Amino acid sequence: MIVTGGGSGIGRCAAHELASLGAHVAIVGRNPEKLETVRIEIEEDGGSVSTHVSDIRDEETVAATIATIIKDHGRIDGLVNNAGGQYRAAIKDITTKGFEAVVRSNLTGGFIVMREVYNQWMAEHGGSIVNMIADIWHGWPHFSHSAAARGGMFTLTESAATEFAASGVRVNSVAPGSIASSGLDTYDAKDTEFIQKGVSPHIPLQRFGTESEVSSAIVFLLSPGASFITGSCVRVDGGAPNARRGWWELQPAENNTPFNGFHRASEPAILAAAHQGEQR
Ligand SMILES: CCCCCCC/C=C/C(=O)SCCNC(=O)CCNC(=O)[C@H](O)C(C)(C)COP(=O)(O)OP(=O)(O)OC[C@H]1O[C@@H](n2cnc3c(N)ncnc32)[C@H](O)[C@@H]1OP(=O)(O)O
Ligand SMILES: NC(=O)C1=CN([C@@H]2O[C@H](COP(=O)(O)OP(=O)(O)OC[C@H]3O[C@@H](n4cnc5c(N)ncnc54)[C@H](OP(=O)(O)O)[C@@H]3O)[C@@H](O)[C@H]2O)C=CC1
Repeated sequence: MIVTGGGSGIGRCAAHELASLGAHVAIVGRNPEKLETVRIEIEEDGGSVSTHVSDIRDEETVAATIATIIKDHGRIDGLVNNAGGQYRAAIKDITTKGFEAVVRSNLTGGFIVMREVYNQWMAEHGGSIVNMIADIWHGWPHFSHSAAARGGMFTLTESAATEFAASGVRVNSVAPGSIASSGLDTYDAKDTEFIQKGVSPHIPLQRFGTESEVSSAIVFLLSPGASFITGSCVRVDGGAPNARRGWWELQPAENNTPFNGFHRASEPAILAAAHQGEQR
């Protein structure tokens, strides 16, 4: 199994889960220290893991990385195309260079990895691919570059699912909403505080998700349990896109208390547990 972005957050959690199920996990990322930390964790837990330093946007390195994984481990049964990210900015302030950096991180890079895995292995042997996108439905103001890229990845997934079907390759996407992952450390505290304060009206399940809730969707889609699912998208978002205007005001008053319940995102224990990868 290959997990890009396996050195932190959702990718790290998925790598742990796949290794605990007996897979050899090849984790890919730019930062060797992050990958090394996860390698030690997985090996301490008795799992099998290898680390591969590669920027998913660098075609040559990606091709060489996939070739190395096949040479060293003999096969690639699954790809978690998870690496990515973005920064917060209004459209008026996004430079062309910045726009392209985000599109290359969240669309072109994932395309390169998927194509190389398919051409070098899965076209002949079959497999399963999961592409990470985001809650981009109806747009994503202040993250428009990422929304554009993820929308592309959503339809790339649908196209690949049909093109690759005859080779026995399933391709699906997972769309996380607000997840209390290490990725949120990338943003200013004032920004995440803002979205945590808005969590109740915007997320029907009234909390952030956890890394393990996203990785369980990933692992399901990779598994034989999903053998008739291809070209689909699993949303892991607490119902956020369905929270249309007015729904919150229609809640019974006793449910309409901001930040009620243990699982609220502002609960430090939830963020701390998510950061440590509570599936471990
Ligand atoms: C407000 C709360 C938000 C909650 C969101 C919740 C949902 C989503 C969560 C997540 O996705 S969590 C994952 C978060 N993790 C990451 O974002 C990590 C990966 N991100 C990156 O590596 C960068 O953001 C990147 C831009 C995608 C790629 O970085 P790279 O190192 O390749 O490019 P740079 O050389 O740094 O930059 C190129 C170019 O991009 C512009 N730019 C980059 N960062 C910023 C910034 N913070 N602000 C404004 N502009 C930025 C800029 O034009 C850069 O060019 P130069 O100016 O440096 O020449
Ligand atoms: N957390 C959330 O709420 C949401 C997350 N997502 C997406 O889910 C995925 C995982 O995010 P999450 O775990 O939260 O955040 P993290 O920032 O912890 O994970 C992102 C990972 O991607 C790797 N990465 C980023 N760019 C590249 C690149 N060009 N080449 C190789 N590796 C790269 C990073 O590793 P390194 O630094 O070593 O390069 C890092 O390990 C991302 O695509 C993210 O955007 C989507 C929606 C919501």
